[in-house]
Amino acid sequence: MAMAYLAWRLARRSCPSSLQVTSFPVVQLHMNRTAMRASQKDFENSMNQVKLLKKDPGNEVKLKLYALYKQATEGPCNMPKPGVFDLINKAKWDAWNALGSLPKEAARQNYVDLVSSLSPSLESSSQVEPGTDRKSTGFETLVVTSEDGITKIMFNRPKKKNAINTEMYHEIMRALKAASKDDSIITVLTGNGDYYSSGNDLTNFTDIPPGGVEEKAKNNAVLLREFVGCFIDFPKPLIAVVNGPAVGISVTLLGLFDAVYASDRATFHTPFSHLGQSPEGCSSYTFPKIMSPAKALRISKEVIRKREREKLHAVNAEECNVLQGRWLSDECTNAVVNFLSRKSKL
Ligand SMILES: CCCCC/C=C/CC(=O)SCCNC(=O)CCNC(=O)[C@H](O)C(C)(C)COP(=O)(O)OP(=O)(O)OC[C@H]1O[C@@H](n2cnc3c(N)ncnc32)[C@H](O)[C@@H]1OP(=O)(O)O
Repeated sequence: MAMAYLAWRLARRSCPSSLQVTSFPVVQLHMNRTAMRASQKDFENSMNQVKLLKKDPGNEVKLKLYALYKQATEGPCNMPKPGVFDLINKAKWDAWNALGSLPKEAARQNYVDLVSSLSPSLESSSQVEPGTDRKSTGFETLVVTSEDGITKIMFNRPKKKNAINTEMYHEIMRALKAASKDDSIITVLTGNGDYYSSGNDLTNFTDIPPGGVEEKAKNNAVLLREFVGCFIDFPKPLIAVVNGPAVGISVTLLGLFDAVYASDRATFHTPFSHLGQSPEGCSSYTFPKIMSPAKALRISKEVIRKREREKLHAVNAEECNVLQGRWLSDECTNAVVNFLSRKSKL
């Protein structure tokens, strides 16, 4: 959440065009936590995490943790130096004293970084169980939390690279609708695990209803149109924190966001032709147009979006019509079958 908050603060200050690295306003965000300030809450969470460590991290690390904790809470070493035979206290004193005049905030950050490096699984589990965050339940494919005026919608199918299946399309729409009415100021979308999202779950094409593939294509087009419509109409500033690779619809949608922050692990891939498909998510309109400035307070967003809304809905409808045909094409069918039978990847 600290990352999302930083993203929002950066977006509010300014969004220099020199930082925009693709056609939509992406800001390269290095996720190395040393670049950020750990809050008191992050620090407290890390202290709790230390207690949960399953493996003894060893004396060297324990001394480092001790020293950083003392520095973060009391400042530079203020204890008299223990005698040489008081081995344990002498080792502790040495470790603390070695931090010199390191500021408390830096010590706090280093403590948090050290704890998260001890067990990567702690980091991800703390994302999914954010402690005191207000957490919405009732989602199978998302983790939705609200804290400090920010609602965070996190894609949560990490084993499937956060591919968006039918259930997830519906849950994202539901989460967006709730976020538009809750007391948060901004909404952040991000992914759990190594991927932001691998895009449409290609198994969405396999569950054929009694009406056959035509009915399936039509149903998908209706769902897609409604889904993209929710992004067009979303009233509050919408921020993407792209934590890893993004594919297909998870990329094309970004043109409807107000700011996109990319970690150094993020990549963007739109395999339209590889899959025998055509653009969606209004990208045929937003990508060439290049998004206007990323600063988007709610009121100015309304003014900007008012002029665009009708056009965007028309683009969305047209894209869905064309796609409905593409999904029945040999190219698309073969691409999906190839992926599902593991003959091809991106
Ligand atoms: C309502 C319908 C609307 C449709 C709107 C249209 C949208 C357009 C698009 O979004 S097009 C983009 C579609 N996505 C892709 O083509 C990506 C396909 N996936 C891959 O190429 C690879 O999985 C990868 C490059 C993303 C990751 O490769 P890696 O080798 O690192 O990992 P695995 O392939 O082993 O993946 C792990 C498991 O996740 C499953 N998976 C990943 N992505 C998808 C996906 N998009 N659809 C379905 N399943 C996906 C993968 O099958 C593995 O599952 P398994 O462990 O059970 O084998």
